[in-house]
Amino acid sequence: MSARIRVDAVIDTVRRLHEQSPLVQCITNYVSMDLAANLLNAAHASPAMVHDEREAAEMAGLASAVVVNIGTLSPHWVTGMHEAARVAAERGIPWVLDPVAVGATAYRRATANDLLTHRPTVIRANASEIVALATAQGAGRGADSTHDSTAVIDQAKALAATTGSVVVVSGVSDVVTDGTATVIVDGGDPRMPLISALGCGATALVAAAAAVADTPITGAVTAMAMLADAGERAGRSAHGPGTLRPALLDALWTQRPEDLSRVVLR
Ligand SMILES: Nc1ncnc2c1ncn2[C@@H]1O[C@H](COP(=O)(O)OP(=O)(O)OP(=O)(O)O)[C@@H](O)[C@H]1O
Ligand SMILES: Cc1ncsc1CCO
Ligand SMILES: [Mg+2]
Repeated sequence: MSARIRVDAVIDTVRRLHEQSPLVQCITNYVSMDLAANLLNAAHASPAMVHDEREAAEMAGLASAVVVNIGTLSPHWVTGMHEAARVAAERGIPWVLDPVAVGATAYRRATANDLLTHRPTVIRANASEIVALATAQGAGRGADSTHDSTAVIDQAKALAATTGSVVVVSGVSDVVTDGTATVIVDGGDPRMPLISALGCGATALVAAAAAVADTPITGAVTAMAMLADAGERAGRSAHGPGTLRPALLDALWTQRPEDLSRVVLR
């Protein structure tokens, strides 16, 4: 795919997102719930933060995409995660795994590995999390953890190859790969990582875009490009992470599909 075609596909995916307003079920952590729901609304999608084991599967039967984020884990939530991921996989709708701090504890490692059996459509994480997950999957080269997304492209590609998922590594530049094709999305604002759970919000946007895109990789690139463009525009008026957060929501809401032609894809 040439960069030109990719940009056209991205613009088309944003247009579909605005027209179709996909319902995105989010099983996501307490920190992220408010921001993820509002980012989805600002992107013209529709959020449903439904995680309980008694209703997670039923909700996944209604949704257009599912997010499973392990940020604030507990056993009942994990049951709901498995139920929702199973139903999403059965229905052939995209589901996106966010393995928050997967390298930190044994419980997180075990939960993330168990969830991989449902074959996530996309895995969205930061560089350290991708290295931890790739190593646990036997796809990494060791424990040489780094926080630079572009330095872990090999691990991201290997993880995509072993899981069959599209892998998104967020950072200064976002890396998106299906193991064969790799796209790098530049842009954003250096204060974005200071907004807690913005990465979790990015995961929710990836799910929304994947629900309407022709392919999961196009959906993932589109969501990261939307955030890169909105973050850059929001950054012009922001004084710090506090004012960047609402400015980012406004920038997403006012974003037109053709604005995505400004985003640099490599
Ligand atoms: N230095 C930077 N410059 C520009 N954009 C950035 C920078 N760092 C992160 N971003 C953007 O911020 C968003 C969140 O990515 P980040 O890597 O911080 O996620 P994360 O570590 O999973 O966050 P969290 O766990 O708090 O949800 C992404 O859209 C990413 O492109
Ligand atoms: C800070 C934090 N702790 C658990 S989840 C979360 C949100 C960022 O991933
Ligand atoms: Mg994260």
